[in-house]
Amino acid sequence: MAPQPTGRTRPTKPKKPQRNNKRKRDDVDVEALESAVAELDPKATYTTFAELPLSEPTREGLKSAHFSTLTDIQAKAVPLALKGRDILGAAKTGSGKTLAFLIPVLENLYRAQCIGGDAGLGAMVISPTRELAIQIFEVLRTIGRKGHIFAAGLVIGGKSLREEQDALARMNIVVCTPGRILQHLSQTAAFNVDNLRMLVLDEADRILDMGFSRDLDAIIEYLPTDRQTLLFSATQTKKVGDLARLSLRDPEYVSVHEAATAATPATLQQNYVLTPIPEKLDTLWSFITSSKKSKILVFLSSGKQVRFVYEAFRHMQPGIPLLHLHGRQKQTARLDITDRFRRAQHSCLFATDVVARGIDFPAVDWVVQVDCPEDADTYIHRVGRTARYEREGRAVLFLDPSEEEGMLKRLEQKRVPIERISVRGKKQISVKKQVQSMCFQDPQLKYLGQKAFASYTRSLHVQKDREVFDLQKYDLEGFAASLGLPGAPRIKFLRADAEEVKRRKNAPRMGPEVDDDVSADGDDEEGEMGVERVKVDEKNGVRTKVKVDEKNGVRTKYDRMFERKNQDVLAEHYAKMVKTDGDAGGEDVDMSRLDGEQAVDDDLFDVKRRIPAGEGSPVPSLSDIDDADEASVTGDPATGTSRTVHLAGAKDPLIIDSKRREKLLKSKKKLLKLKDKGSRVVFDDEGLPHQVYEMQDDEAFRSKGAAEEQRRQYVDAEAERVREQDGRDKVLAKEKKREKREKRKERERAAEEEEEDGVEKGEDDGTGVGLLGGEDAMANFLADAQASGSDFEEEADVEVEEQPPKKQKKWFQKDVRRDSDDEVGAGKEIGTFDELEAEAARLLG
Ligand SMILES: Nc1ncnc2c1ncn2[C@@H]1O[C@H](COP(=O)(O)OP(=O)(O)OP(=O)(O)O)[C@@H](O)[C@H]1O
Repeated sequence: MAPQPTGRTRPTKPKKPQRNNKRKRDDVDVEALESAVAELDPKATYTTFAELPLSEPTREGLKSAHFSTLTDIQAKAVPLALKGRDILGAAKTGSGKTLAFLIPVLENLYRAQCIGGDAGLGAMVISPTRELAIQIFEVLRTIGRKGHIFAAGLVIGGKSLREEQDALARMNIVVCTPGRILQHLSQTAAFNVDNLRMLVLDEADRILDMGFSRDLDAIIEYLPTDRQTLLFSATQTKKVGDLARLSLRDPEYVSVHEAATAATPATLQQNYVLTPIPEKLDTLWSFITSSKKSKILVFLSSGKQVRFVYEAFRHMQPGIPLLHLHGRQKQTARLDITDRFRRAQHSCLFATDVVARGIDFPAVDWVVQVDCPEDADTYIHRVGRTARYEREGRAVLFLDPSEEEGMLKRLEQKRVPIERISVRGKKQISVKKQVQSMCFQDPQLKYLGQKAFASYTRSLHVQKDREVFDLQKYDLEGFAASLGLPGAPRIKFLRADAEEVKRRKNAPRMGPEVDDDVSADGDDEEGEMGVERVKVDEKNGVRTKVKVDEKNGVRTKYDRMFERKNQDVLAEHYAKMVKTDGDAGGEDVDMSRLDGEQAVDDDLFDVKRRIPAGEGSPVPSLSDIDDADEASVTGDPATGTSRTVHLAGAKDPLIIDSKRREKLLKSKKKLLKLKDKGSRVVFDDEGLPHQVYEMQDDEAFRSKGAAEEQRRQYVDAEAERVREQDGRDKVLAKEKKREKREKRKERERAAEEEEEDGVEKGEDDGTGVGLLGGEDAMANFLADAQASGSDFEEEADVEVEEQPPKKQKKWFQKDVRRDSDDEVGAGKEIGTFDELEAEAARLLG
């Protein structure tokens, strides 16, 4: 087939004959290739790329990237895909699935001469994450750089929509994420997918699952049904529903691990350590500090966990470069970090599942899963970041005792071989005290700790697999302490199970009866602990809400208010720390900065704090108060107790125990609210003041009606006034809430725009959209490819470089529990593969 005219003219004449020559050569190529592919036997065994009918540019590209031998999945899938078959490809992590679909993409489009702007989009490759899309695009550039002239692009967001729109109209191959491509399909008029020949889903099971299903279904609506579809994943399934959704035509299921004994690479050694969640950080720290000469990838369940652990460990300087990566970072930062980790020889990257799938970091020694993965598939993908393409690797999973049984069952079902080990006693270092002290001194860190606690707890709460994750069984209080927190932040869903909530709701209807049934911790604060009941005063029939507590009996709201003891801070151990610090250094600890931090934006928190005074504490001195002449202060700032300010004109003393109150005290306007409104007085003949009623004579009083009636009228009028004011307050509160919400949204919008701007201004590394081919674009592509080529080769060298096996640190020992019955192996520590092999050989006799 003749190449499609591109509609663009070259600026210089001499190049024209060359292009014509090339086209003629391509015509010949294409015909020969077509017949070779027609004759190809997809069931035959192929071992090298040379045996396959591939175009010259692809051959050259593969050669320049040092790919010569086919991996199993490539040997099985490429011939079928070249022949136009739909494929469901399943192969272990790191087994070369990317080339298994990219080679057919290049080849099938080449043979169809789907080149240039007029040909339209020929292939769409969808990846679940931006990082993976970028990686796929890089591989495409690598093998396509030697003579292919397709226009290929990356559409993953992070660039302005307009810029992507212009490029999309000319693309032949697009690598994209589902959300962004859908946006273009619905908004970019010039984006024509009518000629689409191939659709590829990498990590197909992920793209087909709940999170992406709606986007995917919408995308499919736009695409022609007459196309070839390739689905690949290490955890591929054959769900009939999915096949129907994608209109696969008689798909070939290509699995290279269905018959294998394990679903994970044979070169991967997998272990788990039982570590209750309060010990996790200790175990992780011990592990990292004893593996400083390694490349370690640590998985945590949320970005907040990642940030906290990174910040805490960074301060403690473990002696190995630390990096962190999560989805909330800016795209440029994410790219920079993945790139740094890629290049690092020794480094530890704390990450969320954003890099759990598909990412090909070279030479990772260890994958450590600090937080249990949500399912066995996630486990398989996470550990797959090591032991890639015939390399060795090790993976350690931290399991809370409550997770052990359930998770092991899940892993067994998926054929994941895993053995228990335990940390060697003398290697286990506790960092609890350091973390606590750091959190104490650094409010930012403490804040991160709170967020980490909440997000981790939430992640447990939302887990579907209750056999593995049972929230009730975790030591959350201990976990909070390990994060340096004074106590577990109160989290709404932890407060009570559904039953309790229901009971609480019904409680007022139960009348005056006092129920003993209260939750264990009657600590404080309405709502969360103890049960609210309505108490009816027998004399006047007034109903008051009271809280019932086992220890303290019936308490009113006001009782509770005055009983509160530093609920912000102080679990006992924290109080001790305050004391110790003070004693040692002779200085009070500055807690005042904590106040702002404590205004946790996460609605999960129910943390209301009181700040002990100290240097810079919120307890004001008289000089701090504008109205000093109208106020007197009692209480001792040095001891850190809250102080009381007696305002002239105010009925009740004002207890200063928070920054908010301190602020209030500095504002004259607000203070006015606290003062009594004043009352009208009348003066007698001698000029002495009296209340109005004192000056009324008996007769005048009686003329207004019976005393009781007057009292009732007065009470009614006041009640009405209060009701009206209450209504106004509610409206005001609603209004303020709305304003706050809008401001927050505004901020988020601004942040997003800023991010986009950053990329538009060229802060991006240039991978946002990259045109590879077409007429003029071809020159760009070649230049780009050459520029990136050197980098790639460096990386490729790293991949293939023969490295002397690193001596693995003996951070752990074989699990004593399992070995205790085994006389031969008892007590012997196995730290390296060599030792493991030697031990196995010895056992076998
Ligand atoms: N034929 C080959 N010869 C040599 N190396 C290869 C070959 N094919 C792939 N590789 C290398 O193997 C590594 C893993 O490949 P790839 O990322 O495609 O694996 P994958 O199966 O997609 O893994 P995952 O399931 O984790 O996504 C890469 O570094 C790649 O360069």
